[in-house]
Amino acid sequence: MMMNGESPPVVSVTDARVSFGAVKALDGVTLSIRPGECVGLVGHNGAGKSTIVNVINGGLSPHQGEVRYALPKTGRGIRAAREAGIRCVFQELSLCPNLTVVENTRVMHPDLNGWGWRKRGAEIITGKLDEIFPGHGIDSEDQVGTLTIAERQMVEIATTFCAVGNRVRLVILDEPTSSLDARLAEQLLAYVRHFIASGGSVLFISHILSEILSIADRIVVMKDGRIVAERAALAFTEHRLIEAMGSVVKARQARQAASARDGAPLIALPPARDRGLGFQAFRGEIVGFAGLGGHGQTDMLIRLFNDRSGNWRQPSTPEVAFVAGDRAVNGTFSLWSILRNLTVGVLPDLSRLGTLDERREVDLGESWKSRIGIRTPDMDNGILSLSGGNQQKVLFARALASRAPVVLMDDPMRGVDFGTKQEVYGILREEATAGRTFVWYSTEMDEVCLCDRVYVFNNGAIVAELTGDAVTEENILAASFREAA
Ligand SMILES: Nc1ncnc2c1ncn2[C@@H]1O[C@H](COP(=O)(O)OP(=O)(O)OP(=O)(O)O)[C@@H](O)[C@H]1O
Repeated sequence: MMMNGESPPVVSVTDARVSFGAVKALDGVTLSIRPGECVGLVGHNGAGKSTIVNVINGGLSPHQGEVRYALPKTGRGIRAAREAGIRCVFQELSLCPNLTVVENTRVMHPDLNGWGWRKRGAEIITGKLDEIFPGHGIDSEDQVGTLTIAERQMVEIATTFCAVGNRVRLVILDEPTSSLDARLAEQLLAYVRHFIASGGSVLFISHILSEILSIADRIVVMKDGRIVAERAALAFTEHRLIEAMGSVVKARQARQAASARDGAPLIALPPARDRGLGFQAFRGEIVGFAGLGGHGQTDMLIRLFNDRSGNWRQPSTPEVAFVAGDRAVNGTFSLWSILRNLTVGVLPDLSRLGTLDERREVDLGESWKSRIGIRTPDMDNGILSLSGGNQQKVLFARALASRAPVVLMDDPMRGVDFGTKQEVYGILREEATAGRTFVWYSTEMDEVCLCDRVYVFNNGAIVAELTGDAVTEENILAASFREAA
C-alpha cells in the first residue's frame, strides 16, 4: 500500500452539511482522500455514510460546505465527479435488471459506443470479472434480473473498475461484500489492495469491522452525521472501533444443547433431487445454512416457505415468516410508509371484524421502533427515507412481530450495523428459548457460528450437518467443498 502525502487529494469535502427535513444527515463533515490511499468508513445505520458518498459522487449538493476534486472540472455534479475519475458501487445495487451484463456495462460507460461496442464491452467486462472474481461463472449475455444478488454485486463492482474513458482514480465501495461469501469477499479485498498499490484510491464502507481493519490505511468513524474519530487503521482494534461508534460488545449467548430438543421436527424436507442429506428443524432451535454463496441455501428457504404457506388464503397465524435479504426485490414495498411495511405481515392480529385498529398498529410500530432502534422521526415517512440498514431492521421487525413459529431468514443482516446485529442476536436467542425456530442463511461466518446446528451446502445439496461445538469455521469450510453422496 502506498500512502502519498505529497499529491493533492483526489477529493476533499469541507464542512459539508445536508439535512432531510429535521434530520441532519451530515452535520459539518470534512474529509479528504489522497491518491494510493484506502480510507475505511464505519458508523451506525443512519450515521450519514451513504450521504457523504452521494456528496463526493456529485449526486447531492451539500446545503453548506464545499467539495473539491483534484482535476479541474468542466461539468457539475455527477459529471464533475466522473471527470475527476470518481466512481461508485452503491449499497442499493443500481444495475438495470431487464438488460444483460454487457448492456449494463454500456449504461455505466457511455464511452463504450460505436461499431462493435457489444464485442468490446463483453471482452472488457468478462476480463474484469475474471481479474477480480476468478471462476465467477457469469456470462456477459446473462440478463441481470436472472442473477443472484451476489452475482449482481460482482457485476456492479467489476463494471465500476472497468477501464473505459478517463482513468479511474477513486472508487467508492458502499458495503461491497454485504452479499458476498467469504471466498468472494477475499477475492475483492485482494483486488482492492492491488488497485491501491497501483496508485488508485478507495473509500471502503462496511459493517464488517475485521474487513475494514484488514483493508484500510486510515479509518474514519461517523456518528449522527459527524466524524467522531479518524486515525491510521493500525491505531484501531475491533474493540476500539466499536467503542468509537458508540456500541458495546456483548457476551455471546450459549447455544442450545442438542439434548434439549423435544418431540418430532417442526419442519422437515427430504434431500433435494435425492442428493445429500434431508433437512429438519426442531422447536426452539436456531439452524444455520452455510457453504459458498449460491449453492442452494436460498432455494431451500424458498422451498420451506412454499411448503408451509397456503397460496390462496393467508391463515391468521402463519406457519412461517420470511426475512428477505434482497430487500429491494423481495422485501420492501417502496411506496408505502415505514409503519405499513412493518405491520403488513401482522394485519390480522391488529384487526377486529375485518377492520384495522389503527391505534394498535401505531403502538406496535412504536414498540418495534424502540426495540430494534429504527432511526426515523416519524414511522409514517416513506420506507425509502430510511438508510439501507434501517430498512432491513423493518423487515426483521415484520417477521418477528408475527406469531409464526418458524422464521426463515435469507442473509438478513445485509447492511445492519454492529450494535443492532448484537441486539438482534439477543432477540433471536430469547425467542428461540421461548420456543420459536429460526432457519438462518448467512454469508457471515461469525453469524453461522452462533447457530445451534448448521447444514453446509454444496452444489444444490446439503453435504454436512454440524451440531453444537462442531460448528466451527474450520469444519464449515472443510465441509463446503465436500460432494453430495
Ligand atoms: N431521501 C431521504 N429522505 C429523508 N431522510 C433521508 C433520506 N436519505 C437519507 N435520509 C436520512 O439521513 C440519515 C443518514 O442516512 P444515510 O443513508 O447516509 O446513513 P448510512 O450511514 O449510510 O446508514 P446505513 O449504514 O444504514 O446504510 C438517516 O437518518 C436517513 O434516514
